[in-house]
Amino acid sequence: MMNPARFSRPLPGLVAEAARMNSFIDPEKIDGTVLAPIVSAASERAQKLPAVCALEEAKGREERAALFLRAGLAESRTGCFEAQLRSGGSRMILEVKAASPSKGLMREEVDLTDYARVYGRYADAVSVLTEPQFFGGSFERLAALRLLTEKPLLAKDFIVSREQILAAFRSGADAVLLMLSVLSDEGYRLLADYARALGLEILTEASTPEEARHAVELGARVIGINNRNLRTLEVDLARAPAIANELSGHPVIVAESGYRNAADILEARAKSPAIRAFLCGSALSVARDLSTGVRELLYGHSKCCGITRAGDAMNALKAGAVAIGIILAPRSKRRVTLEDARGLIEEIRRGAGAIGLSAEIAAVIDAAQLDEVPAIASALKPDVLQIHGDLSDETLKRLHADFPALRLAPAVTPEGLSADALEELARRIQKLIEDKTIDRAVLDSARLGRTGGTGRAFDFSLLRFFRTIPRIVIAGGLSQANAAAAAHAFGENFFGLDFNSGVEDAPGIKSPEKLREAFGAIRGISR
Ligand SMILES: O=P(O)(O)OC[C@@H](O)[C@@H](O)c1c[nH]c2ccccc12
Repeated sequence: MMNPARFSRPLPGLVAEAARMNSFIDPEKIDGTVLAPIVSAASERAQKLPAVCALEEAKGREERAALFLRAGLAESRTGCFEAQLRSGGSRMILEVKAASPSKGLMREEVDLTDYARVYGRYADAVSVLTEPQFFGGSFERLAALRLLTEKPLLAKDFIVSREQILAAFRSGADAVLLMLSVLSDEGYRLLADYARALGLEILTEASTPEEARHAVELGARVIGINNRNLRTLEVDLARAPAIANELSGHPVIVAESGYRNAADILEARAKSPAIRAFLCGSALSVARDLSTGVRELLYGHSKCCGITRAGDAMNALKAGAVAIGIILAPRSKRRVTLEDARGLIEEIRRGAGAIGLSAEIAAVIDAAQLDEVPAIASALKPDVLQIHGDLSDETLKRLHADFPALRLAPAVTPEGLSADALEELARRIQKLIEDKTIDRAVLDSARLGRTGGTGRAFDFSLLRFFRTIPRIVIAGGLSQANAAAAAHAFGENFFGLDFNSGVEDAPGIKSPEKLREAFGAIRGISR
């Protein structure tokens, strides 16, 4: 793997050499940038690929046809990449990326079955790095993934030759990346023509405002705007929205690089509604559990509470929840007894494992039940203990000391409090999170069991008191109708939403459609 330090030194003769070998490159664009060694290596590799000629193209078509046949897919799918990204809300191109020049090796082992299962459920399209030297990718990996997913596949490489496009084609790609930061105008046109002739779609990447405008002039239909400065490798998340807002026409705009969580994505969409899709790689490459990483990236650390049936929990996880809440508080309409909760949690854990989705289990209790915590902890072994009602800091500290394995999530009701009391409450929570006494806090619009289930929504103006605190879960009357507003109200500190009555047909009975719609709403997807 390449040492990033090598990029800072000029590499004498390298760019000139690359340009001599390859007429599609604009040497002036890449000179002195991190792209120089990468592009030069790509040119060299391209020379070793089968040369583009009638015979190789015929072989390529046969190989591609065989792949699609084995995958059980129709081959004529030109347009699927763009169509997916154009379909409204924040669309996600999720990437398979083992390494990068800025982060080094991120994933020792790339388990394609896991990627196919998770991306197959949540991605709108999948990007596969095929660059081997700096990004640890390969065309073989692309072809292997083709057999496992029907999602539109983007071959992500530093394409400087027709040979690479043919290789992407025979590996089953639907689209290829062409970078305006690398290619000359003439080079771009010739390569784009060749890709189109093979029925491949194109993601045209720009990393400066000039390149982005130029992409529009060149007639690019899908334009990626890179947040990464290719000279310094630095990421600035304000870059893509700013450039997107300047563009005319109706290309699909994909914001690329540096997105760490759902809040980053909400912020970008708020800055520029012109962005239709996001390309995310590294955040997922470093995620401990891919399925959790993806759900958190798309929907935040969100929970479905008041679960009484394992099947409902499965639907919630599929829709995008990472956490499942089981209510033990006696006053709740969705109360489950300790005995039933034990069986329910077992069933949920087993079912979630079977579909490859992990579930964080929260036991939800009332402050009056504190003496039951030892029994609950040993019978259910929940990951999180959510406690409604008034608790002193001392009580929370003692609980934390007594049950270090339980992540504590006190739920507080801000409604009816004075501004002073709200400020005080926010300060307390901030402090408790900072010193790790609690893992997060739940802001609930309704006292548990009393107004729960009425669908009464949160007074979002109250959220402003808590906006600067990380790890706040918003709860109370959330549904498809107000999920987006709740998430946006929290802005850059958005952590997660908690759905309960708003996704139900009856108390304790969740609706699969309402779950899907509510989670979709977080991404601005209405369907
Ligand atoms: O890993 P990140 O920061 O989420 O970024 C993904 C993607 O944007 C990045 O891999 C990328 C954008 N343009 C490229 C061109 C070549 C190789 C890689 C890239």
